[in-house]
Amino acid sequence: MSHGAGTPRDPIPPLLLVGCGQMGGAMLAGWLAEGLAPSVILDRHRDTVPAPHRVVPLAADLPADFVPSLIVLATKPQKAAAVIPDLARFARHAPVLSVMAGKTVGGLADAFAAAGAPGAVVIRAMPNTPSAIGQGMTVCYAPPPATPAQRALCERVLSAIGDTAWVEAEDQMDAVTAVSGSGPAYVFLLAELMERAGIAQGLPPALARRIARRTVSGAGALMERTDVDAAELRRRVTSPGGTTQQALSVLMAADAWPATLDAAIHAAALRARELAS
Ligand SMILES: NC(=O)C1=CN([C@@H]2O[C@H](COP(=O)(O)OP(=O)(O)OC[C@H]3O[C@@H](n4cnc5c(N)ncnc54)[C@H](OP(=O)(O)O)[C@@H]3O)[C@@H](O)[C@H]2O)C=CC1
Ligand SMILES: O=C(O)[C@@H]1CCC=N1
Repeated sequence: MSHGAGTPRDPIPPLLLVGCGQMGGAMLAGWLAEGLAPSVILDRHRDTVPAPHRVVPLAADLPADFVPSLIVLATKPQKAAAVIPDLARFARHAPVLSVMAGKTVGGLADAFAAAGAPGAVVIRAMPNTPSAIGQGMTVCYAPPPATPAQRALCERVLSAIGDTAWVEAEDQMDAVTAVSGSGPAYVFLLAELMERAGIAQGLPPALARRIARRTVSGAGALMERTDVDAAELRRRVTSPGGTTQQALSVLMAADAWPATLDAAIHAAALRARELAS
């Protein structure tokens, strides 16, 4: 949805993307597919980007004449402090959209202030890697002094690569990180384990791999196209007295998936909190 920051057909405004690894690279792929205005990417490992975009390996090489609409900060949380001083001159004119796990708006604003950009506007977002194909899920948090126009700008940029949602309480970002930021890894693990179990049951490895992947992606696509609850979709597969019921009696035991997923997501959320400092 547009909030005055452009329509879906306008180019995505020029970005300074800082860090173009797994997540920054996924977002960049999504933005390139959707029409990105000439942008600059800072990453020491990325060799090329398609023209008219530019990539620089060192912050010292950032072009002095570049005026981004938005600075997307996508380094590891532990690497942010090192690069923020080089971004301060841009942050005096453009809001910073941090996708880093854990790092708080206040902490980042303080770091920019210490680097010479007092009043820098920091907005947080937690995307995930399906952003690369326009299927991302990004949750955002933008407290004052972020303006409605700056929120709309982030919405424009992030909705180009998937679904978006907003939270009003910053501590919810850690839970979001644990569910949807890390979540694709849980789903890929499921595919891995289904493949492995299929092989253990005697399937040829190539077939086990194919049916595991296709089952995960097909189930995801089916869920995407319906409002039916996941629990009901599960029940529709589960014939009374059949095979699925046998499997689910193992998986849904209180000490199996329900407890394991709770513990895993709790551990991830705790780690997000630790990464704040
Ligand atoms: N991976 C994911 O699925 C998700 C990640 N995130 C968040 O995204 C952020 C990035 O994660 P991810 O993409 O996995 O990390 P990566 O390490 O893959 O990417 C970060 C990239 O930035 C480069 N970089 C860092 N500092 C500089 C610098 N000063 N100059 C030039 N290049 C630099 C890194 O190089 P080098 O390694 O040499 O420092 C690396 O290539 C993290 O904060 C994470 O919390 C959020 C949601 C999902
Ligand atoms: O593992 C991490 O810390 C990052 C944040 C969410 C997904 N990857």
